[in-house]
Amino acid sequence: MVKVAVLGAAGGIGQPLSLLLKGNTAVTELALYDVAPIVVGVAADLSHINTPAKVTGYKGDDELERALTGAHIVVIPAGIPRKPGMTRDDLFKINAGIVKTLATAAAKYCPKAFLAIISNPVNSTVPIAAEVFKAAGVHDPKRIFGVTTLDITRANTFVGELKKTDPTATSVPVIGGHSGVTIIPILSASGHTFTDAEREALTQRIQYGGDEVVKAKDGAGSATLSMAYAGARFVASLLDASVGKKTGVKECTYVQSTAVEGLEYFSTVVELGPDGASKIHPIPANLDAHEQKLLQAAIPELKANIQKGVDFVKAVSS
Ligand SMILES: NC(=O)c1ccc[n+]([C@@H]2O[C@H](COP(=O)([O-])OP(=O)(O)OC[C@H]3O[C@@H](n4cnc5c(N)ncnc54)[C@H](O)[C@@H]3O)[C@@H](O)[C@H]2O)c1
Ligand SMILES: O=C(O)C[C@H](O)C(=O)O
Repeated sequence: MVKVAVLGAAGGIGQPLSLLLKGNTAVTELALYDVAPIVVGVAADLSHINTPAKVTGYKGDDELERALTGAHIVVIPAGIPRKPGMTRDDLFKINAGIVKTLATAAAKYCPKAFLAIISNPVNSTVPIAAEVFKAAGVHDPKRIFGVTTLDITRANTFVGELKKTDPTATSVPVIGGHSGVTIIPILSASGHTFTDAEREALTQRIQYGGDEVVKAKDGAGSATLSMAYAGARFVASLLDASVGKKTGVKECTYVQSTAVEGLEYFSTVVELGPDGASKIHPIPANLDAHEQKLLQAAIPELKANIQKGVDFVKAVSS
């Protein structure tokens, strides 16, 4: 049995992500959970698609245990999205508590599951989940992931557009975290060359791609469809490595890491295996001067974001 649970499945990301996961034939059970009762209808709707996954809907706290029990992967897109003028950190007040509650339940009902956290601010929500798992005595850093895949799909799209190459064959690693200056595209590893102006413009667009969508949606939310695509890609990679036993599966993802001294969490290329993160790659050795500067700018903000998440769990539990 390969059960994937989506927490926040009735939302803007949750619905299309669940649709894409229903199309993944490695999934045999898709458990859709939300506090919004419509999740039961979303599950009924998806259950008519003729793929192997059996879809079930769970609404509200009382049904969370059943949604999580036996899960192989728990994907978490629960939480509020940004409106124009907000930073991802502005979401902390509400989303920190949501992620803590859901991680507490996952630690209890499916402690061995892989956790793929989409809820923002990812830089802080991953440390929150990790602290919850530590407090419950079930922490395995190889199994907790912050989903930053959308930064990679954006980077590949924007570079492909500029260089007029196939975006599906473009591969730009994006390291660091998932907000503004903490997003560090490694354009020097893309196989293309750029003028200074191109490099500046691309970096800015990749770092603030989320804002582009928030502005265009004009108060009605942030990226949902592209995030669903990116989330489904990340889950597919986890399934390929853990269920399909494929080797060489790699994704950039925000995990507990020693890549940067003084930062407990960082995203670099991570090799995925049957037990989760099997090898965390270091920062690419040949960063150019521009990328070195981006890295230095990211460190203080990431450090503060991580500490904020850790402190939140400690304060609530003391
Ligand atoms: N990691 C990324 O790259 C990335 C990309 C886009 C959005 N996001 C983040 O994803 C989150 C969700 O965005 P969205 O557009 O889907 O928002 P949304 O408001 O459309 O959906 C959120 C869903 O979460 C549900 N929810 C709220 N509290 C819950 C709880 N305690 N348990 C279960 N479900 C709960 C809501 O009922 C709703 O259905 C936001 O925090 C957003 O910032 C992250
Ligand atoms: O920008 C946001 O708030 C949502 C998400 O993190 C994104 O990158 O699109």
